[in-house]
Formats: sequence, C-alpha cells, structure tokens
Amino acid sequence: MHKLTVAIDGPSGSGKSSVSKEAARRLDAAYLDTGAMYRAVTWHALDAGTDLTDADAVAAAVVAADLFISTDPDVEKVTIHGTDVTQAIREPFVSEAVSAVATNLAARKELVARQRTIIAAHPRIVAEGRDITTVVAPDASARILLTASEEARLRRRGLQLGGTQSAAELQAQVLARDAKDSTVVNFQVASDGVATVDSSELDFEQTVVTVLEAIKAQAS
Ligand SMILES: Nc1ncnc2c1ncn2[C@@H]1O[C@H](COP(=O)(O)OP(=O)(O)O)[C@@H](O)[C@H]1O
Ligand SMILES: Nc1ccn([C@H]2C[C@H](O)[C@@H](COP(=O)(O)OP(=O)(O)O)O2)c(=O)n1
Repeated sequence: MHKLTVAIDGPSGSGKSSVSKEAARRLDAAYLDTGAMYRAVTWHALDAGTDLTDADAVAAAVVAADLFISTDPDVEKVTIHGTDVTQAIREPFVSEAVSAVATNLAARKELVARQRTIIAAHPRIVAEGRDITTVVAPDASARILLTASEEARLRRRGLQLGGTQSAAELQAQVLARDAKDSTVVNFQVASDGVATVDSSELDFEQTVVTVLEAIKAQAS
C-alpha cells in the first residue's frame, strides 16, 4: 500500500471533521482530528481551574498534558489524564474557551510536535485542522482547504447541535472563534499548492467525492 499523508484545513463548520473522517475510511487511512487535541487540553485547563488568561500557565498545562486521541476513523475517543472527554470537548463551553489555547504560541508548538509524531507513525493518514497544510505537514502528499459560506457553516453547526443554540451563540462559537483563531494561523486563504474545495453548494457525499478527487489529482 502506498504511503499517503493528506492535510485538510478550513474554518469552523466547513465540514473538515466529517468529510476528512469519511475520506480516511475510503482511503483505508488513519484519521487525526487536531482540533480535538486543542479542545481536550482546553477542557482539562477549565476542569483544573487554570487561568486561561495566564499564557505561561496555559502553556505549562499543555506541555504536561497526558493526551490520547484515537486515529481510527471508526473509533472516536479522546482522553486526557485518563478521563474520557470524547463527548465533553464538543460542548459549547469548550468551543467558547478553546481560542485561549489555540492563540497561545507555546501551546501550539507543543501540539504541533505531537501531531507530527502521530502523522509520522502512520503510513496512511488524513489529518485535519487549521494549520496542517501550512505548518504541521506542508510536505503532505495532498493538501486541501475546505471552505463554505458563513451562512452554510452557521446552519450546519446549528443542526449539528440539535437546534439548542441561539443565533448569537452560534455566531460566538463559529464566526467570533474563527476571527480569534485567524490571528495566529491562516485558514481562510489557500497557500501555494493547496487546492480549495468550496462545499457551500455541495451536499456531504458530493463534498467527500470532490475532496477524494482533489487528493487523487495531487497524490498521483
Ligand atoms: N457538504 C456538506 N453539506 C451539508 N452538511 C455538511 C457538509 N459537510 C459537513 N456537513 C455537516 O456539517 C456539520 C459540521 O461539520 P464538521 O465536519 O463538524 O465541520 P468542522 O470540522 O469543519 O467544524 C456536521 O453535522 C456535518 O455532518
Ligand atoms: N490545527 C488546529 C486545529 C484546531 N485549532 C483550534 C481552532 C479551533 O477554535 C479549535 C477547535 O478546532 P475544531 O476543528 O474542533 O473546531 P471546529 O469543529 O472546526 O469548530 O482548535 C487550531 O488552532 N489548529
């Protein structure tokens, strides 16, 4: 089987996680959700009462984090210091706090190193996040920026959360978070050599097929 590293970036609600996971299944590859790593260390910092405005404390918590993430696309599992946080990290309170970790450069350095180690350990892997195409794996066999209109991204996140969130809450969790995160990483504009797939007008299956075609075009 040929070695394959696929890097996929994009803003919140663009479909990165669901589309990358399905692409990984069809490519018989592992799957790495790097956002789940940022979410897990944020969950732990909140749980431990770490002051998220204290950059040194946040960085120290990330360096010390005993973090496990499944890379099997059919097994969603994230643990931190032995606690299973697979579901908890998706809660809105984590989405609203995670940028404090994502904008901490020392925390990013630590997580990027761990992500590179995980990617190197898998001959075939699809990794997704915000800086995979540019920082974590710029030499990947295929690199894709998955985008969608703000309207589509807000609608999808609202549906995903079962209609529990108000429009203002969704704006905070999707658009305001992207605005904060994009102060440290570029995931709005494709870098040189990165293919853009706009999923605004595509359904899930069409998006998966388009992404697989883009991977094939670059990786062959
Ligand atoms: N092309 C698409 N059309 C419609 N819904 C989609 C599409 N891609 C993803 N979704 C749905 O939108 C929601 C958000 O997708 P997700 O993969 O979590 O995005 P991200 O990881 O970029 O935040 C999920 O419920 C997912 O099933
Ligand atoms: N490679 C990455 C992945 C995620 N992040 C940050 C940015 C996001 O606010 C959080 C959570 O990412 P996640 O992909 O789970 O977020 P969405 O599902 O797209 O809303 O982590 C990052 O800075 N770099």
